[in-house]
Amino acid sequence: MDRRSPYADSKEVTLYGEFTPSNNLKVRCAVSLTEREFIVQRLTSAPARSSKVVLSLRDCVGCRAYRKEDKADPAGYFAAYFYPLKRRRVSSRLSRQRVEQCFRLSALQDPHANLEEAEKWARAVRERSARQQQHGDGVLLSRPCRMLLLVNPQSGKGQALALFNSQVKQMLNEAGVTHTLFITERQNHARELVKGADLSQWDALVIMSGDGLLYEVINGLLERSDWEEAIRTPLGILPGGSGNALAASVHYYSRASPVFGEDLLVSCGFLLCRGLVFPMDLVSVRFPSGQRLFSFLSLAWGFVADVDVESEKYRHFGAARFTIGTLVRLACLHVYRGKLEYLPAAGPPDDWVVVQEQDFVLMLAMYQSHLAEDLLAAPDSSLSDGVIHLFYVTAGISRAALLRLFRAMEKGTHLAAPCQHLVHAKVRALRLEPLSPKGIITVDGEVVEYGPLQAEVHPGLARMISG
Ligand SMILES: Nc1ncnc2c1ncn2[C@@H]1O[C@H](COP(=O)(O)OP(=O)(O)OP(=O)(O)O)[C@@H](O)[C@H]1O
Repeated sequence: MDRRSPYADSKEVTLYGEFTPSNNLKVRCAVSLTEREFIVQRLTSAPARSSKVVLSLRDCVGCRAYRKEDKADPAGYFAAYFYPLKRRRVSSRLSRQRVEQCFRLSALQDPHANLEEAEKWARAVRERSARQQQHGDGVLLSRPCRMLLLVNPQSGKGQALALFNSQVKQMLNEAGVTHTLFITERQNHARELVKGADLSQWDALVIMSGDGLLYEVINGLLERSDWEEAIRTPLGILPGGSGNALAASVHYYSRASPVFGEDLLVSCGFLLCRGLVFPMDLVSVRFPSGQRLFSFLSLAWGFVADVDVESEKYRHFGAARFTIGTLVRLACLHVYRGKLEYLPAAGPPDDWVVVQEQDFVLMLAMYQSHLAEDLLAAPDSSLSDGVIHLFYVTAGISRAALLRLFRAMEKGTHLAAPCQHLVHAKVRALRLEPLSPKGIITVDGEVVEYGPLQAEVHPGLARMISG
């Protein structure tokens, strides 16, 4: 490299050029690339700090080189796409917002040489950005990358497809991800598809819906004869439902501050484009009938399961459906008799703890952090820690105390507040025997057969694109 950036620390700069921004041909910019940053400095006589833009390559989803269709233009162009965390004017929350940097390279007479130079820049940005994304035991999806995107158009408020088109599609193109869109038409449509599909066509299966569609996909994969291989297909999640618990968990693991709604969608889209794949725990749930199913999120009996199912009718309120459902259920609080046993995560293999038969308000087993977008039920959970966070609340808790518990869960502080009726244990397996004749049990928010069951964690059985 013969020219050096006069603005960035020249020791760190690995590529330097002076180009015209494609949206303002009257200006020249010094563009410097370090291992971690993309730095743009307007070349003016004004003090150097005034017009400097520094973007982290960790926030970059892609970079491409191209020529304009107008063959009379000999220039090559490169465009880099960033989604840094920024504060919105109307909100103090940090959320990812799109920044595009596009430059025109026309130093040479030969259009091919200009394009080659632009390609050199695009490659350099992509390679450094990939190195910056890597962390922990995550494995980056190879590029170019092909994804199957399963969208449930009925999920949430019925806007999943419109949200995909407005918020995610462009980002995928910028990241060099090609996708096949599959719009589900009915229950079990996605399950049947993944059960019979040639999975080698895709590098990842992505679900844009609530958690129910992912539950179908995971169980479909595990019903295949080649399930051991099939369940290793990287999965991705984009929030399109009203609960979006796994999407909120994946965002939480990226250590970003909480976001909701479309900001959560953009964050999950960004993580999807980044394409870092991690192992994810699954839990098998067995019933006396012989039925076995797999769960990635939660197992609930009592209050939480009742709210989940009964709040279906408030679906048009979006995420607020759970708040409304909680208040309605609190007004007529039920208790359920049952027996519970569990195997502590840290104990010897057969040392089951037996909880005395009694009346419960709820039993909730969580294996990811969030129960809904705004309910941080297991703050120290991670994608594959091999731990089931078992919570139960015994009868006798007042309505006010139960409400306080769920309010504290919004911030994940419910375990810090003393409550004699709440028990939390980290376990590997559990047995539940409901003794009340009627009740609801849900797995990942879906209703399953009511009766005794046994659940057991399978550490890192699936793989998930995560933060
Ligand atoms: N086109 C469709 N019409 C009706 N139901 C569908 C369709 N596609 C999928 N389903 C089913 O809808 C159910 C609910 O899906 P999902 O949980 O993903 O969305 P949601 O209920 O809106 O989200 P949340 O659980 O966050 O409220 C799943 O069992 C799924 O099989």
